[in-house]
Amino acid sequence: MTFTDQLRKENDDIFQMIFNHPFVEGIGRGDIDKKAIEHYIKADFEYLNAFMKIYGIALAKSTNRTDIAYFHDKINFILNDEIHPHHNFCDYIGVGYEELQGHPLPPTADHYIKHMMYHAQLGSLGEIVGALLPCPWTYLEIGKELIQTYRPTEEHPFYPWISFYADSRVEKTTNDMRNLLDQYATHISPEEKLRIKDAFRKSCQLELKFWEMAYTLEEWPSQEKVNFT
Ligand SMILES: Cc1ncc(C[n+]2csc(CCO)c2C)c(N)n1
Repeated sequence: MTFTDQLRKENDDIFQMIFNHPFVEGIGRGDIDKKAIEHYIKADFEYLNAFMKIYGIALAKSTNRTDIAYFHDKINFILNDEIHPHHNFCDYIGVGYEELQGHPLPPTADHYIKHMMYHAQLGSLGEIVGALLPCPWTYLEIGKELIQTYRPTEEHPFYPWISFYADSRVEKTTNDMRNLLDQYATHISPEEKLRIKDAFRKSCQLELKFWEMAYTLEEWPSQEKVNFT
């Protein structure tokens, strides 16, 4: 069993919770509360900006041209391709993409970005990749699960979203990242492996919480919004 096979197996509980989350099931059924989609896009636009910056840090820590080219290519993919699923959601709710950009991050998205940034700034290349890998991996499996369960056709409102993530390009991103990490893990200490496992699991948990954040319209507490009595 490879190192990333082991990571996937140890985190199957969280993967299953993601597949069963009501927001994710709503994508499959083709009905999600419009406010929840709006909340998701606002946070995800900023999440993708942070993700590109972390790819940039990973690029800076790369030791060969194959890895440099990989991270360069992935920044391009987010800039030019990841906007398509966002547009699908924006069209569904009838709101312009520009209106959903530049908003402050709710607590979970803020936590997720800072978690990745922590490993990017203080960790090894392996730790960064461990923190980044659940992002393409959970979305790839969500896409595949939704295709299998709901068999969406082109009339499905989220057909572009689902087919984008079930596609071979996201599969390739996931597999390339897995190969990089598996290769890396052949020559590291048990302590570093534990740090990578911790980064990976927390990112899986934060992926789950990101769906929950959108579904519950999570906000920071403030005097006006919270009544504890
Ligand atoms: C919270 C959150 N997690 C994952 C993705 C999906 N995603 C973001 S970047 C990327 C490609 C990696 O190169 C993928 C698959 C998302 N949009 N939002």
